Amino acid sequence: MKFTKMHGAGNDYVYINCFEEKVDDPVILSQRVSNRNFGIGSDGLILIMPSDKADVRMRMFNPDGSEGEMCGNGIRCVAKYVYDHGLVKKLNIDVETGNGVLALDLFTGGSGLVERVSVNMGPPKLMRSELPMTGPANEQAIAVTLPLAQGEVEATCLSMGNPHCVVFVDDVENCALETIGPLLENHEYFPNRINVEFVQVVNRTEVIQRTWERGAGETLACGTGASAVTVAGVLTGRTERKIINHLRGGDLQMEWLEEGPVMMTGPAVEVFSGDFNPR
Ligand SMILES: N[C@H](CCC[C@H](N)C(=O)O)C(=O)O
Repeated sequence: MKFTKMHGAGNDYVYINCFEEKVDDPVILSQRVSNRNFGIGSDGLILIMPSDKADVRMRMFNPDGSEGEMCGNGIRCVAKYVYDHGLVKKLNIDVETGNGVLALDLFTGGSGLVERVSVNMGPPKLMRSELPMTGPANEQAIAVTLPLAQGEVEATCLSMGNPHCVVFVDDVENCALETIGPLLENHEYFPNRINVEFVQVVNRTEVIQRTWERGAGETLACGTGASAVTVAGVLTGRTERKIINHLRGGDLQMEWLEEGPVMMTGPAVEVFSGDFNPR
């Protein structure tokens, strides 16, 4: 099976071109390819597929085999792949995701290949039922106190198609990501589990984010997470609508438009392609 390894801000996935390859069991395949010792090594698997609603469709799977509804760093790489490999011949494209059809603008560099991509990530979903999160279905969870075994955590929880829990901290390098991350990910507050972002505010237009991803553990970046952080920063009065988010693997330019959607702009990089035995 042919594959291509790509990353966006260091958030790396194995991409399969399903216009040419047939994937029978993406759950098992993701577990196998993602393994950094026994597989190719990645934060998961992304299938690039034909769509009857958009130019192309994507599905993303975590290293534990679970499926995520959306992937912000992944969708930029899907855009780069379909343009650079001639599957789509225009610089404004639509991609079908588990969060509906999203619109993207592609920017090429001197080589004619795509280097940066802007994505309309859609509006955040703020009701607890939309995450889902326990508690009153039609209430938001902005700066709520969540009692945990280790003590209380203040968090803002929302969905960007997939669920996110944003925790602001004073010192993101030394925060308890490795203990609080998995505790929140698997807490009964969140029946479908959750992605967790730990965020230090540098100033009103700059933040530093670390990410604990559902089904993956710590990753170098998360685009849906950066979108959730942008919304949480505004809703808790910490940041402006337009910010730079410094993630471990690079920067994302973010803006929550007054009209509702979150815009994300960032890099997309192809690393290598190869053949892999799927059995
Ligand atoms: N890294 C991805 C999100 C993956 C989310 C996945 N871990 C989930 O289960 O929702 C991003 O750039 O948006």
